[in-house]
Amino acid sequence: MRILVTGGAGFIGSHLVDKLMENEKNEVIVADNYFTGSKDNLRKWIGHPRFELIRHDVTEPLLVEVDQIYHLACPASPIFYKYNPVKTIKTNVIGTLNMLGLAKRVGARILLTSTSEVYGDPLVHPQPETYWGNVNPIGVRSCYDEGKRVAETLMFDYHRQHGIGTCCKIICIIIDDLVNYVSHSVCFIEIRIARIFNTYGPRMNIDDGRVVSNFIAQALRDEPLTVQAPGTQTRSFCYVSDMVDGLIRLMEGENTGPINIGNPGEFTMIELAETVKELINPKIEIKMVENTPDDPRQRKPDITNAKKMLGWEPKIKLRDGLPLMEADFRLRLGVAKKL
Ligand SMILES: O=c1ccn([C@@H]2O[C@H](COP(=O)(O)OP(=O)(O)O[C@H]3OC[C@@H](O)[C@H](O)[C@H]3O)[C@@H](O)[C@H]2O)c(=O)[nH]1
Repeated sequence: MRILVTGGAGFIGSHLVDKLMENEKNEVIVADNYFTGSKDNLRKWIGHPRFELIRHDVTEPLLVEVDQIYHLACPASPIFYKYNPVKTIKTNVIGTLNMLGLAKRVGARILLTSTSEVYGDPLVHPQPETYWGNVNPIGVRSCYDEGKRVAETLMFDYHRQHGIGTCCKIICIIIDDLVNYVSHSVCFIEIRIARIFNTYGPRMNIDDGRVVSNFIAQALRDEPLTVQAPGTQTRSFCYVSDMVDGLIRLMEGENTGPINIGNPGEFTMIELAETVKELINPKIEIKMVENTPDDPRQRKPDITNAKKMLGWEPKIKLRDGLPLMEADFRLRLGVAKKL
């Protein structure tokens, strides 16, 4: 199987590559523009005969012969995706169009990593995939959440337009046989959509800006933990190995999705700060700071479909995942564990 992973130098992408490379039948191509990803995350694969790394921005077309595309490319941390919002929306819209064009041309199955942000500031809790969301279309987060919503729309429009079931398939096969003009692959686009919730784990950028990495880095640097007001907003945190397992199950299974992949354990930001303080540095202070606009007040995945359709359930609890990330951050920051 030849597999393209866009955004494969990012922290989720590189863990996904590790898992895919475990299968000796897989050849993996990573395309990344290194805006938030890093070659370092993939250093153990560079030079491997079944691995290839390309510096490529998905807003430009790419032509490679592959069987599957994991389309992850897009900055995911609010500080990074808000840094250049026009580029973020281009990545989501033009980048997804380019990858769908590639999938169509070569007959590859394509998986989009969408986001829990499509639910916006949800009025339904927990969020099932059937919930259409409550999103501000003109806010500072819109480049990401509306961008991903358009990306989902594009996935389904390509799927419907180029793979509308048996009738279309039969016509395509007939045309194929009789005229030998329309290639078989042109007719079918197999899509998969994962809505991923806040994910954490080793290799996350130390200055990524997302809350788990911020708190761990602050705790290790003896700096106050910055809880953004009011601190009662909730999130559900998924450990990266669970996320990768869910993505691969979705790609290999029969369901298009969208399917929520996230850990349903729900925490307020104050609870998260208290847990980090207790586990990593009991001496530090917890400081309330100003928040940014449109911050969702609650978020928790309904994972009924992930359980039923993918047989997937997260295994790593937050209290077990945080120390694994702490160990990785200690190594990278050069902070020794106090005895
Ligand atoms: O230092 C900080 C950083 C963040 N926060 C708070 O922590 C919460 C989570 O914020 P994060 O920056 O980790 O990211 P969010 O959960 O808002 O968004 C994420 O969710 C889903 C993914 O698809 C994306 O990776 C990302 O957009 C927010 O309420 C934020 O206000 C803090 O309290 N302190």
